[in-house]
Amino acid sequence: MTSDAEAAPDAAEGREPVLSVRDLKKYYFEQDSFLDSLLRRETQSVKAVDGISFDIQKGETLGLVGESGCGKSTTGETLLRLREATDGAIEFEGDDVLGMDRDELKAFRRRAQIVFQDPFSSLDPRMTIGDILVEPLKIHDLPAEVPSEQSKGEVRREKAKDYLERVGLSAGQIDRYPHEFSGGQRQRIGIARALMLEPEFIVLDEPVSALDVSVQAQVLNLLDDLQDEFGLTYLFIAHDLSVVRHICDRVAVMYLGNIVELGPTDDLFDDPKHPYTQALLDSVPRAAVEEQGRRVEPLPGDVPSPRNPPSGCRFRTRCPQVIPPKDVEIDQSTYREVMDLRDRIESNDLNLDTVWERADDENRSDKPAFKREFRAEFFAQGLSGENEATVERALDALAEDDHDRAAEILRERFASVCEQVRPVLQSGSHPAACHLYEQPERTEMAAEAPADD
Ligand SMILES: Nc1ncnc2c1ncn2[C@@H]1O[C@H](COP(=O)(O)OP(=O)(O)OP(=O)(O)O)[C@@H](O)[C@H]1O
Repeated sequence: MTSDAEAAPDAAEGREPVLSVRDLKKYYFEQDSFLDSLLRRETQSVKAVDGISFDIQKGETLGLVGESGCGKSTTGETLLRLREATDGAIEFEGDDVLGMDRDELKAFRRRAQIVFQDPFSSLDPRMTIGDILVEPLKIHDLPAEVPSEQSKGEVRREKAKDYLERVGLSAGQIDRYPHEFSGGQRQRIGIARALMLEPEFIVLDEPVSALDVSVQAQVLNLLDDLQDEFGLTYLFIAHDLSVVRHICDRVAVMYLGNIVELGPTDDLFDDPKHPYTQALLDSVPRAAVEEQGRRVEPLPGDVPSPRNPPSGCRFRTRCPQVIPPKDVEIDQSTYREVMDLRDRIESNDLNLDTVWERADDENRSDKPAFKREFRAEFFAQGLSGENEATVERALDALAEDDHDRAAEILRERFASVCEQVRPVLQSGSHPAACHLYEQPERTEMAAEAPADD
């Protein structure tokens, strides 16, 4: 199966990557039930992350954005080995993260931390803020040495007070409990906890999504300041593009387990290449007066299931720019209707009973009536010539209840490169994994193979 580029897209020049990710996969395998084995059903996996590659440079903030369920949190957690990867490679400052043993992993966890989205559930309500901040130091038995006049406990508590102040709270709040703080303050505590081990790299998993808009900006500014102060590198996960614009140097856009576009933040906002990025940007409210009346077009359809993702480009089932074969002239909305029909035939999601009912023909012999009703249901005006003749033949097959032949007839004429070949991210500073842009030759050769789990 093809996957995102083996060589990751170029990051900022002249800087060493802190983190390198190559062809990373994380599949969740669901428990086989007794019924599954009785019926000899194959175990189905959820392909939450399915072959992603990128680098993060020292001191950089890389944004990772996409709709809910596209695999952002799984990526962040797999990078830190809070979840075990299914395949791929992760290097942190040259060390092989996936090959680390227990001790190496413990040392790695000092250097790479995570801040979670929900400041309400990520802090233990029974612990004081001081205990919460000191806990990571206890786990790692830090500091290794203390001045003779002080105990380890005192040194840890001093550090906790110091870090409370660094995140904009006061040292005097150290003996309070989480419920005594607002959402924004709790997130500051979560950030202080992540900083206590003096990490180099932090995964920020939707760190401001649960906060009021007015508080979001303050926490984002804090994260920016702390990055400068401590020389931190961030992976900033968000579903909201407007949040990443101001904090990220580069942005990776994720859809259904793949990275579909990656580029410097301004380039990506000013010149989005992938139709999915364009659609995401269209759904962001704009401040500019001339844009306020703009019609926001929501993306059609739901995100397909990661258990059975579409072949080829995963966005093709919702894409407004699917590419027809070279010799087929068809407008995009009609092409979408034809493709949707075939998808429904192939996924056994077509109930012909209702069409025959509408045709008012219990004997199922009045084909012209069936086809008339079918067209009224599925197609606006727009078919002509050979396209029309092909659909007519496919409907004839459907009227005979021959779904396979109907799908085959449609596939022969209308199959798109978007469903046959999975596009990959090329190298370069702003690549998009989309057939609208040049794809490497080897990709064209590597037609989508059946799922290999
Ligand atoms: N433990 C799990 N077992 C099975 N499937 C899971 C598990 N955790 C996540 N998934 C599935 O993996 C896919 C990716 O989930 P993930 O939480 O990484 O996405 P996300 O982009 O972070 O979404 P959100 O913004 O909603 O958190 C989803 O389809 C989700 O249902």
